[in-house]
Amino acid sequence: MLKVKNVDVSYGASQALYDVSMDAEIGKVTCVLGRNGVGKTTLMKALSGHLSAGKGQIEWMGKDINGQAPFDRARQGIAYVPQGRDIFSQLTVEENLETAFSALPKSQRKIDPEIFALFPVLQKMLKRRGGDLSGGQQQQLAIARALLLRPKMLILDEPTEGIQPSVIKDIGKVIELLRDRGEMAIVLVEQYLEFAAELADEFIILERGRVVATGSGDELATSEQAKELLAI
Ligand SMILES: Nc1ncnc2c1ncn2[C@@H]1O[C@H](COP(=O)(O)OP(=O)(O)OP(=O)(O)O)[C@@H](O)[C@H]1O
Repeated sequence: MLKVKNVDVSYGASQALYDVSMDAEIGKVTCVLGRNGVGKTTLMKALSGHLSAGKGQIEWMGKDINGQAPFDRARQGIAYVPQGRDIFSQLTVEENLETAFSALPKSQRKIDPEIFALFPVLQKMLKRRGGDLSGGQQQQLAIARALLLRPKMLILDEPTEGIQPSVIKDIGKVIELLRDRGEMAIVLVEQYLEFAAELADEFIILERGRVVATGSGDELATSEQAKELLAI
């Protein structure tokens, strides 16, 4: 279980997060919502270890992990799919998947066929270069690579950004399936209220670096405050 407590994060002298708290539980989707530039990605980087919190605690499975490097957090089951996907365009799909192996013990360094059950398109495109895939396929590849780490927490930063509706639906189905298995916590950053409301068990909304609303997924769909804060 993730417990973020009263976290501040700054870029040099410029503070991006103020006193942010949130939880994420195994078997649940926790959505982080907010408009452009409110601090969603900054918060995800603080969870993944790409940024450190200047104040507050980030507890994972009862241990404060603030200050630990991304690689160490990956070994503790935290997988991060950054916004913009970050796949290697010159490597094939297969090679991209294999880049996850460096964080795995030798015995686990194989591509679980289950990955292709979740993302059949990747099996068809194994020998294609990452850069030749569509945006939606690249997003699926990035999620598949994260899943090879057998995460206990999967952090997805705006997986629907710039992606066609049919692939958004596919990604939504995979998120639901992963949640229902009850083996990982999913933290989902979103700007689209509809997509988030369908998937969220819990949500937080950020505004100018602060948490300004929290609640359950059911509340999100009908929340006037959420509509207002997301300017819908
Ligand atoms: N590397 C950086 N250096 C300095 N300031 C930054 C840096 N990255 C982000 N910021 C600032 O921190 C604030 C939060 O940005 P962040 O990217 O976390 O927002 P976001 O909610 O993820 O936005 P988006 O939806 O556009 O990705 C913004 O004011 C942004 O300008």
